[in-house]
Amino acid sequence: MSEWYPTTEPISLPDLARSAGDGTRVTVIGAGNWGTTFAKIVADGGHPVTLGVRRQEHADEINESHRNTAYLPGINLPESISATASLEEAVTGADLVFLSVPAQSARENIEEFKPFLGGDASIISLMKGVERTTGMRMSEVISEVAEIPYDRVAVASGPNIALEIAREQPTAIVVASSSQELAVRVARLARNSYLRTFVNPDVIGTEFGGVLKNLIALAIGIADGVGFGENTKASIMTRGLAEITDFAVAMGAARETMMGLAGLGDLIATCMSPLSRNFTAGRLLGQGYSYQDVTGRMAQTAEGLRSVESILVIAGEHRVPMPIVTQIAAVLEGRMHPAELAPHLATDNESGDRE
Ligand SMILES: NC(=O)c1ccc[n+]([C@@H]2O[C@H](COP(=O)([O-])OP(=O)(O)OC[C@H]3O[C@@H](n4cnc5c(N)ncnc54)[C@H](O)[C@@H]3O)[C@@H](O)[C@H]2O)c1
Ligand SMILES: O=P(O)(O)OC[C@H](O)CO
Repeated sequence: MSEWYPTTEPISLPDLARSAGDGTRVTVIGAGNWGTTFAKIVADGGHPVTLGVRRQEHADEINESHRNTAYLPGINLPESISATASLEEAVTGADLVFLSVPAQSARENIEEFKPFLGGDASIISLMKGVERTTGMRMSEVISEVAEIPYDRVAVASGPNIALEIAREQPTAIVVASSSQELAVRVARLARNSYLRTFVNPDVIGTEFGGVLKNLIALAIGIADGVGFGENTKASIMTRGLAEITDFAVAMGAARETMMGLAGLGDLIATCMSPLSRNFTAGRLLGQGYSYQDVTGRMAQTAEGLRSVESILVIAGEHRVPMPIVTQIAAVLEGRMHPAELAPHLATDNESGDRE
């Protein structure tokens, strides 16, 4: 690492050939799609991982069969992942605690494990939502609830469809923190033969990139469910990128971050993958299911559904126009027919048709 605070793409870490084999104790809380996959990433990089799960039978399956069939069917997990249903056991003595639960339950989860958190431990958010009641980013929730300084918090984001990574298909991820030391430390752990890790000091952009692309993926899913083709989807993605970039920049993000892996990269992956839960939720809406039907049918977390309202409130406070997200809200609330969404997207600019 020769540089920090890049002005364009996040810096890659080609020089991180050496292992972080320094005895760092790693815990991942949340054994859903992403938490389990992330534990596999770290374990495949050569570091034992403790995985905090909610149910004992789930821990038993991971420890005995090295499988998590509910979330990662067909995937064999490394034996160096050990699961526990005890938060005390998972968090006591951990140096790095990765948190991968639904954003709306982050606060209660942190409150539960806070008593066991060591004085020097850092927490890394793997989540891509904002807290609905406060509009706070997950890094802010972590710092506030765990009562740790912001430089002991990091976030990781990027084009990271869990099942693809669990199948060891190559991809990249961005780690951001206000502490360069922490970002690099995390990057050294979260890397292996199929995951290339980049670092970026722009926590706001890295975090909002992950939150906001979910909303555009909902819109793409709606368009797909309605039966619109690739021109429509390309228009939504392109205008969507402009819209979420304006929002993120107004919130203090670097524009370059939104053009990198945590912005454009994740937008493409989520909008194009049938494995995306946000895309899937949008498609169900486009097919005519109501918000209640969709949330009832989704067995896994589609963060975008719970972020729309908060993002629009924040956008209103900062006077950032968000025509696509506004229309998604209208569809979610049953005020707009899904088929009406795309034509509105093409003519959303109040100052005329200028792009
Ligand atoms: N799945 C992906 O491809 C992916 C990739 C990158 C980031 N993420 C983000 O990671 C976070 C977790 O997503 P996921 O895909 O692992 O979700 P998931 O629905 O697959 O799993 C959620 C996990 O959280 C646990 N959990 C703990 N407390 C909970 C509570 N109070 N209510 C409900 N579940 C609770 C569940 O038991 C489950 O193990 C989300 O913010 C998501 O946006 C997901
Ligand atoms: O399945 P989704 O829609 O939550 O997306 C998963 C990841 O965020 C893609 O990077």
